Amino acid sequence: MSTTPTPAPTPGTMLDVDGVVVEYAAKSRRGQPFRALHGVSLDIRPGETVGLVGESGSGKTTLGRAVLGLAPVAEGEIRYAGRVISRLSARERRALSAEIQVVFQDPYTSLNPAMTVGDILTEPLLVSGTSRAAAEERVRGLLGQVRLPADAAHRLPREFSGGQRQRVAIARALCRDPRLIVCDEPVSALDLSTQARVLELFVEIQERTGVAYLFITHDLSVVRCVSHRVAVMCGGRIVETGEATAVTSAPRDPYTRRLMLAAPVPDPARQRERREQRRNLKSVGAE
Ligand SMILES: Nc1ncnc2c1ncn2[C@@H]1O[C@H](COP(=O)(O)OP(=O)(O)OP(=O)(O)O)[C@@H](O)[C@H]1O
Repeated sequence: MSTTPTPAPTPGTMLDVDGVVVEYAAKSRRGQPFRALHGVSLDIRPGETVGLVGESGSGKTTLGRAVLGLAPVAEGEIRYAGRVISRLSARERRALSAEIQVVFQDPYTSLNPAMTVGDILTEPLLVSGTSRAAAEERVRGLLGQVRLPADAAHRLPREFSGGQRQRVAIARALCRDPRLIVCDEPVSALDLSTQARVLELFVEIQERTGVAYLFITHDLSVVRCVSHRVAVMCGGRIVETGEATAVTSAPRDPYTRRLMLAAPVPDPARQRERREQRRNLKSVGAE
């Protein structure tokens, strides 16, 4: 994939995750709560893409959910534009939803199957007080931005491919001009060529609007092509952060190195090289 992230983001922190602990309630009454995040810290600047990578179960989605106010923050805090947002009431959270949005992994379940694309996109605008005429005008603009035809507004989600549905989900996230979008594995349900086109769309949108992304993925080739910086998670902790090219080409942490070496590579010569590197890592005790 050849997509490259936009030029340097604006300096200054927009989102500040500071020592965040998330615990999920125990399933049984006598069981201990499960600590999914152990004091995680991370910042995102305006217009920046921070890629969040790590193995399954490392806590990536939990961190995204904490930013969205969907996972309980037991310790630490999350600040957005200088304001603590980790302990907001439901009403305050709704008010913030214009600025912080989400695109989920599965475009087959994240869109209401009974609503037309036009209704899916106008609903958040009407709820926030936009007039119907202005909302419909905005929807025409959004469909153009995500490269869907204007008549898409009259159709149901089931009439679209996975990639097109993900474009609808992106348009919905953009409705109210957010400053930050949490993208939770937004291309993993798509085939490779569709992935590349949807990733290009994310980058184009960022160039045009200056939106920032927290881009959650287990796929290192994806993270390399869209991120300015990368944070690597392991066991509920961030074990390495840095510029995307530095982390992906010369990782410092042994876990990040293992993650890079475990990533699939199509070229047989590179596969042999990787096997050799893995053997070397084992022999120096990093595995
Ligand atoms: N609602 C929940 N209740 C209890 N435990 C949970 C809950 N959600 C997640 N967990 C646990 O928290 C840990 C982190 O899960 P999380 O989904 O954040 O990881 P992840 O890195 O996003 O994984 P994946 O890449 O598979 O989505 C896992 O051990 C998971 O089982």
